[in-house]
Amino acid sequence: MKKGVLLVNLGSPDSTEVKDVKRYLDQFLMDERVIDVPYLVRAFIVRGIILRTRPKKSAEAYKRIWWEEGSPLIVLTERLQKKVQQLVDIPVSIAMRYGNPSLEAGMRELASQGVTEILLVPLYPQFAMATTETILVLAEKLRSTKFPNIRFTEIPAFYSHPDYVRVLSESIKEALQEKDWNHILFSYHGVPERHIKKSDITKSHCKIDGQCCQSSSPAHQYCYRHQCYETTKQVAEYLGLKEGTYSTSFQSRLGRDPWLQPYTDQTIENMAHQGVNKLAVVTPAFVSDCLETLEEIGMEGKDEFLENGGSEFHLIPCLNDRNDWAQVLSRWVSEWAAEPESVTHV
Ligand SMILES: C=CC1=C(C)c2cc3[nH]c(cc4nc(cc5[nH]c(cc1n2)c(C)c5CCC(=O)O)C(CCC(=O)O)=C4C)c(C)c3C=C
Ligand SMILES: [Fe+2]
Ligand SMILES: [Fe+2]
Repeated sequence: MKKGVLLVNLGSPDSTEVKDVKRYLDQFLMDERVIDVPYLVRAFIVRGIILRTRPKKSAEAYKRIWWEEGSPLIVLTERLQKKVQQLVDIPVSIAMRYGNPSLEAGMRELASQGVTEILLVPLYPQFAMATTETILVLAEKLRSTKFPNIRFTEIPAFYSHPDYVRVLSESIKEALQEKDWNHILFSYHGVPERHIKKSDITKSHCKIDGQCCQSSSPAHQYCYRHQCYETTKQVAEYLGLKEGTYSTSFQSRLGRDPWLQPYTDQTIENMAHQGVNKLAVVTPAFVSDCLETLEEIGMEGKDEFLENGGSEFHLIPCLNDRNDWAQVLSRWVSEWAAEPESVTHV
């Protein structure tokens, strides 16, 4: 049995052309774990409403952050793969849940090297139905239909893993070393509140009332909200941040349903009005910089803050291909590779 690793990220359009952005958004938003309504309703919302105007707007946003080598998210995932590959002695490939390289292509690349046991690493620190779960479901579908000889082990959400908390905290410390700041905002990608309730395995824990996530519950294994607050709490402890100098918010909402609150855009504006004049923002739901960090926070969020009276705005980079992050991933991989027999979780 030969082992290999698949690092899986969200994905980006193939280019900033409107037609490529449209194809990518169609695949992304037609996922039943992203817009979780019945197929015909979803097709009406996505193809009848969102895709009529959004691709053009999103393509403009992508143009503002695109690199010569391509999408930052993909380039950064490739760089991370190369570093991890140098540190472990089993094959490491990457795949994207949407767009290219596809999950199928990533599995095929490993299978072509004789790999029969794959460590799936969804590159999301916090579990969500719209991210981790959709990767695991598609991977299993591909396995059962196209790669029946392959077995999977999945890396669980690492939102509170001490190695992850350490590298994230050190990255924040480094980014703010020479900077003047008086508040750190931990801005996580949002999800509709409904998603949190759907992922509640106890069916009764989650109240979205701000309190349920503080108490202990088996529901938290799959509670995105709890896991986000826990990441903030542990990083704040590691860095010794004083109460009141940091907070948590949720960005990138889409549509009219209630999403997790407080919303980042409103929080940034309120902070500027309330006299936080030097704001640092960290985005721990993303391990690679992407549209949502570079454009939504680094450009739009910054403009909003400065226009409303703020004086300094610092976007803290994601972990990207930091050496300490590549080392942590390669340690997790090596520990798994050394196990005599792996357990199939998927
Ligand atoms: C219903 C819509 C969406 C849910 C739910 C959602 C959850 C979610 N997304 C990420 C990570 C990323 N999302 C990115 C872009 C993006 N997200 C949505 C919608 C939902 N996301 C859209 C429509 C887009 C596309 C861009 C746009 O048109 O605004 C990205 C960036 C990709 C890139 O190419 O750079 C990431 C990363 C998480 C972590 C998450 C739930 C926890
Ligand atoms: Fe998203
Ligand atoms: Fe909760």
